[in-house]
Amino acid sequence: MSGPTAPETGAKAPLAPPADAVAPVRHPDAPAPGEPIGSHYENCFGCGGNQPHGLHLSARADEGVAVTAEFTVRPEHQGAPGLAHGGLLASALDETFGALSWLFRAITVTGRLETDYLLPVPVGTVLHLSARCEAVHGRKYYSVAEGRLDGPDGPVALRARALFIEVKVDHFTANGREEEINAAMSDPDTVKATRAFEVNP
Ligand SMILES: CCCCC/C=C\C/C=C\C/C=C\C/C=C\CCCC(=O)SCCNC(=O)CCNC(=O)[C@H](O)C(C)(C)COP(=O)(O)OP(=O)(O)OC[C@H]1O[C@@H](n2cnc3c(N)ncnc32)[C@H](O)[C@@H]1OP(=O)(O)O
Repeated sequence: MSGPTAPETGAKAPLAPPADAVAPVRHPDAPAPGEPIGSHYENCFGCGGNQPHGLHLSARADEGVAVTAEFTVRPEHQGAPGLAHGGLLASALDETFGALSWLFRAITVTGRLETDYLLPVPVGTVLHLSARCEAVHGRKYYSVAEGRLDGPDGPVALRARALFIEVKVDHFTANGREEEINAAMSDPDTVKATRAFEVNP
């Protein structure tokens, strides 16, 4: 039996965009700055309204290729007594990065996510998140994010970098469990969200 294999680190780490990466382009149909970005899927742990223990994270478009988001840390999100679980905070960052998809209008999934935890995040905190796409290289989208306590200008508790990879809708239909796929495809909101991405020029 073999143990885990570590990802590359240091100078070889693929979270820095390659030299020939280009600046991301805000899609003409992207939500206006300040406009809410609705949930892409009602059962999503990050943003869905149908997940009692989910994050219920709500995101808004920002200027450029950027978003802001908030979520309230609840008792069911604890790792240590009274403090948010680290993996759950990574989920909140992941979801915030995912919301950038609506700005460049490509369906993207997390390829790699790196998080620095600078401050503990107590239960009851409203975490203020922001993410910005910095560069694109083919199907690869390179972005940065942070999470602040107490307000959009509060102390920085989290910093993150991510590489998201563009996929087609088939990524979900080919890999997801049939039960949920069929339910999602019969939900008009999901179909509408999916179509918005499929007409991406
Ligand atoms: C039917 C219902 C539909 C429902 C959907 C509805 C609407 C959709 C709408 C909106 C979506 C919006 C938001 C989603 C929001 C939030 C959710 C948060 C996001 C997530 O929570 S999402 C779940 C976690 N996520 C995964 O579940 C991914 C698992 N994974 C894979 O599925 C594959 O792994 C994949 C597809 C990533 C790549 O596979 P692939 O075969 O397509 O492509 P390939 O491997 O060739 O990679 C292409 C280039 O990326 C480089 N690359 C790849 N991976 C890398 C890594 N880790 N590090 C460094 N570089 C990497 C390669 O090196 C190559 O680079 P180069 O082009 O330079 O050679």
